Amino acid sequence: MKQSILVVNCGSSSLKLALFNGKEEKLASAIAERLNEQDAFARIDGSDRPVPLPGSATHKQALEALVKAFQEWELMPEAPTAVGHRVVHGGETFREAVLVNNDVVEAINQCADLAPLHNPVNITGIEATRKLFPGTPQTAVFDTAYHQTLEPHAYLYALPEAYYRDWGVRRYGFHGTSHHFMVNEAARLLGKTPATTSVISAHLGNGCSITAIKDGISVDTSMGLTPLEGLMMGTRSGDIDPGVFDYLNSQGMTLADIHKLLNHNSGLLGVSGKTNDMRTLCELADQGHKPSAIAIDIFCFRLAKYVAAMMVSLSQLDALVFTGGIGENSVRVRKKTLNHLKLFGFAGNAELNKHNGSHSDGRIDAVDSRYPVLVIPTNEELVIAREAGRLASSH
Ligand SMILES: Nc1ncnc2c1ncn2[C@@H]1O[C@H](COP(=O)(O)OP(=O)(O)O)[C@@H](O)[C@H]1O
Ligand SMILES: CC(=O)OP(=O)(O)O
Ligand SMILES: [Mg+2]
Repeated sequence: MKQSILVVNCGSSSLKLALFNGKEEKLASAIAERLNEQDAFARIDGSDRPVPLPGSATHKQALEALVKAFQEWELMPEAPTAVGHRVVHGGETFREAVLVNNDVVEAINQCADLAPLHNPVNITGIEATRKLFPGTPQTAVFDTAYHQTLEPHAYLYALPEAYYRDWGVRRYGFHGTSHHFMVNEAARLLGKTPATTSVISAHLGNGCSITAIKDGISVDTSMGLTPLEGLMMGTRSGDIDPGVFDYLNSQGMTLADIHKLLNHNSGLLGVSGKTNDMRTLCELADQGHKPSAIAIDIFCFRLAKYVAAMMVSLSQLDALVFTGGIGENSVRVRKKTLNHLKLFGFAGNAELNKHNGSHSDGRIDAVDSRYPVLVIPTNEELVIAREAGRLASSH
């Protein structure tokens, strides 16, 4: 039977689908956005025609509509041979991808308190796909799994131990699928093996995180208990004085107000007052919009501080790696960030940077840079498809 692997990524308000064949070629992809809102919208990539959705479509309805469209457009004539799901929080339960069964769903549910925006919709995606394709093996791939190698000094917060023991308050880290892919790709580009490669991996998408990887293993990462900690992001504040909770509360804001502020109305969007889209921000800054320029400055300054912080976990550095929509495409962000890191010996090559490293095997460092600097496109969907294919064939 021909292999076809469906990858399902349920985000807090979006749903992304991708279909791969057994040769790791992407056959189709689709996205549904603004789910649970009146203007929910879905389309198959490469087509302008919207896929019809019921009003205020849920994740389940969007999944059903997109699968039906894949079938009607003959992109997926038969049931897939495997399904892979991105699951955001695996707590300490999952150190690697697993085949889904009822116990796994229950364990993912147990982690839902730690990721209330993500895990419940991840389960919805799993349940809906199990109904649509009852005979197909399903795999869960966790954002947190790759970071389970962190040691206590890196994952414990400076809190009384009971908070970790009783309630699981610790650093978990996210985007593990992408960071793991980065060290494998960096090793390949540098002609090394992953097990002897150490990199600092900056995943800069809408969510942003940075990871120190020593000899192929995650040893420190910027996101924490939740995906709010660390770098400045599209709409998330990243690190902030925890005293802000008391202070804003004393000004009349509720916990829910503060949650919304820090998760949805901060970061690039909050500072610029305009958008969370880095491309638009760069255009606005060029037109003289000061708050947009400041948003970019804060983003790069904080990113550089975190690159420096990640160095303390490493004994050698084979490359600093940029990935994610911003990391892969923003010449300005990479340039500004590297400029802050001169004292550490990082130096970019303007010409290579301008082409996103695409003419130079990803390299954008100057000849006198102490460390290589790489731009590597991430491919979380492909990694999820690989894991799903591997586990389904062992099924
Ligand atoms: N050419 C570009 N220049 C600057 N930023 C870009 C460019 N292309 C994409 N981006 C930025 O990448 C970000 C989205 O990253 P992406 O990895 O696609 O997000 P997600 O985390 O949702 O998958 C947005 O801020 C977008 O503006
Ligand atoms: C965990 C996380 O931040 O995910 P995303 O980048 O998809 O928002
Ligand atoms: Mg992405």
